[in-house]
Amino acid sequence: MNQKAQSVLQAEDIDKYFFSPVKNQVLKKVSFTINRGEFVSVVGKSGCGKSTLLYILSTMDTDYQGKLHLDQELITGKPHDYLARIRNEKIGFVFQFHYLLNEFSVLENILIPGLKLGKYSREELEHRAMEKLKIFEMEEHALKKAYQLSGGQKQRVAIARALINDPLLIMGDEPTGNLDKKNSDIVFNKFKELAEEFNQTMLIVTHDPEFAAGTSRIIEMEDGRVIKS
Ligand SMILES: Nc1ncnc2c1ncn2[C@@H]1O[C@H](COP(=O)(O)OP(=O)(O)OP(=O)(O)O)[C@@H](O)[C@H]1O
Repeated sequence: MNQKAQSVLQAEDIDKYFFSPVKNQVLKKVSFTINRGEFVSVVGKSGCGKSTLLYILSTMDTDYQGKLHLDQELITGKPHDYLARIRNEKIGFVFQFHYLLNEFSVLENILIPGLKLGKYSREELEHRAMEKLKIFEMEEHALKKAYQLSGGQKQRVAIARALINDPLLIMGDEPTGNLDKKNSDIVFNKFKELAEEFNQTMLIVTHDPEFAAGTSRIIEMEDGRVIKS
């Protein structure tokens, strides 16, 4: 397979401006390609543009200049409903806060993105959800309500939820940012396992140098630019 055939995400000369309170260019000609199976971290000082970039790469912010390809398809300029559909289908998200629905069971939480996409039956989704929970050693907690879990367990469930539709790409914004060292290590090791055993492509913004050092590639940003990738 050649380089192009493996490309999952390609950013080409991405510029982003904010106009309030004053005109401010926060991304400057950001370009890189993420290939299938890469476990990539994005690092840089607070305010350098990491979250802004992730928001664009995840197709949620369409107000930018440059070009974005997802799964080798040019997605820049596509309508919002189309982007919402391919986002559900191709991208799994893990955030700093787990955003689980506390009154719902672990299993129900994981099913939600699958039911939303509508590609699999409920029965098939339940089977898949249990498989994902197994990866995270959480299967015996499937029927607990989310509020009954510890912080680290919740984050493991949030990653399992991101996997329910077998996404092409997992994107994370500080997925260990709210965890203590012990739970950060557990969550990091799960990401590592996804990379090594399942060849899962991942792009994770992190402030944690130890997390970044364990990824297969580091993209370093400074003042809106990629200075190392
Ligand atoms: N909605 C907005 N309007 C105006 N400026 C914004 C907006 N969102 C972010 N910015 C500015 O864009 C720059 C980049 O912010 P961004 O949140 O992407 O940085 P970051 O690297 O993710 O920071 P952190 O590590 O602290 O999360 C900052 O100067 C920020 O103040």
